Amino acid sequence: MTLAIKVENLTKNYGQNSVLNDISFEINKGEIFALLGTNGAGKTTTLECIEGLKKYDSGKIFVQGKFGVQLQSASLPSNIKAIEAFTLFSKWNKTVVDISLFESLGLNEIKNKQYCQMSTGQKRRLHLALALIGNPDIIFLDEPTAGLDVEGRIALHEQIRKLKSNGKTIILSSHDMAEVEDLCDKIAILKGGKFVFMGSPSELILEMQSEITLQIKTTDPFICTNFSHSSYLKTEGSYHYFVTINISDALLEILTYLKSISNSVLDIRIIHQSLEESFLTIAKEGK
Ligand SMILES: Nc1ncnc2c1ncn2[C@@H]1O[C@H](COP(=O)(O)OP(=O)(O)OP(=O)(O)O)[C@@H](O)[C@H]1O
Repeated sequence: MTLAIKVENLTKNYGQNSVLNDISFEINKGEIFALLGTNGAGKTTTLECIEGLKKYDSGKIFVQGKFGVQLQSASLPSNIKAIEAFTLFSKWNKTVVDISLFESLGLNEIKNKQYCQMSTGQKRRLHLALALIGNPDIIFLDEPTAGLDVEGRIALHEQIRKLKSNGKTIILSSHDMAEVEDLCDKIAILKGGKFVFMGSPSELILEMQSEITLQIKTTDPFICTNFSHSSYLKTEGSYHYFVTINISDALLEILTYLKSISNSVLDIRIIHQSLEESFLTIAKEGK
């Protein structure tokens, strides 16, 4: 594994407000890494320290390769045309205007459209094109698909996957857990200036598997109570819900009871926490 980014003991305070408190992490080349956290957790600050846009109080940051940064919306003049922005940024980057990159993101059809007339999806595609000028090794994306419709989201995800398959390293911040689950190899969750989780999306789900919901459908209604291995949650129609930390013991106990009262089971579902629920549990409440 080749390292693309290494952050060691990064600390950043805004006056008395300690935003990043001695955080360390590594991102490998070719990885899609998501930085998560609730509003104000310090995601942008972390990214801006790595990008060299913000000074930090202590720590070390190592970046291997050239990087491109996706701009925030409203960061371009409202009357600039797509092709003008692309040409201007290419000149700033001292690189030739790569029209094939412009075309590959479907921007040719809007090349003469002014920025203020573009849809959110068109703006995002333009921002991605600007970030990719000069063929960077590491790409920073800030909520890349926020505000996009399903089609726009799928198209942009495809572009991001293509970048990964070309060996690019991608760091993104997102509030969309479906997107994170779909795209990312590794996620880090910031809370109170520290990481409260670092690992793959499936490791997060696994880590938060302490509580599992059992959904049991029966032929006849029955009076639900707490069992010794599960707690009764609710009943909706013929579905009864129990919460447990031990699936096998809880199921054995409930099924034995149902058999004893001659109530038949029609369906059983084991419901794990989604990534979104796991994220909320860890980012808001802590483990
Ligand atoms: N220039 C600044 N001066 C003082 N405080 C700041 C400054 N920039 C950010 N902060 C504070 O630092 C904290 C972290 O902000 P940051 O923008 O990094 O969070 P974030 O995780 O990116 O949030 P969001 O999801 O809302 O974009 C917040 O409490 C914010 O108010």
